[in-house]
Amino acid sequence: MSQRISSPPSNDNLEAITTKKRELSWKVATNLFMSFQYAWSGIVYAFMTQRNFRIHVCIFALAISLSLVLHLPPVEISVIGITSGLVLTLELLNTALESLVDLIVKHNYHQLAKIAKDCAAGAVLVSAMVAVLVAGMLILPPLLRVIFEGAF
Ligand SMILES: Nc1ncnc2c1ncn2[C@@H]1O[C@H](COP(=O)(O)OP(=O)(O)OP(=O)(O)O)[C@@H](O)[C@H]1O
Repeated sequence: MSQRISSPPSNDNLEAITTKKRELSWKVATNLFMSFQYAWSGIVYAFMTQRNFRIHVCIFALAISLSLVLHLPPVEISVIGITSGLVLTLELLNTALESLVDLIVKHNYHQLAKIAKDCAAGAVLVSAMVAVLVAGMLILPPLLRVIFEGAF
């Protein structure tokens, strides 16, 4: 199979791409408030369209609520927050990558599109397994104590 390799961008092109003005962007957030607005609309989009994101948000809320109710030490709550938050973050990146791939290949099948989407989904899966492991290790023992011994 022959490989076509494109030439590197000229210095002029590079400047246009990397300049702070970001000339290739259709719109650039001009202030912090607008940046938050766009970020929030991304989160809302993922929540409305991605079933997995909604499931992860519910599990995140449940894990943090249980940690607080069971009076886990702040460090343990933080660890649960970091690991579960990472799942949500990767789910958002997965959604972004899916959109980019769809934008580029549209309805066409492409092996590289498959690899990109499968690896991004794999990253979410790995982080979710780690989060479940960590939350299980930290939440289950005190939860079982409360259920079986009634000890808070
Ligand atoms: N253009 C494409 N070319 C090749 N394979 C594709 C293409 N689009 C999707 N696929 C395959 O279909 C699978 C499902 O696609 P989808 O866009 O739903 O991504 P996903 O990451 O599985 O979605 P979600 O995270 O929402 O479950 C991908 O993981 C990939 O294997």
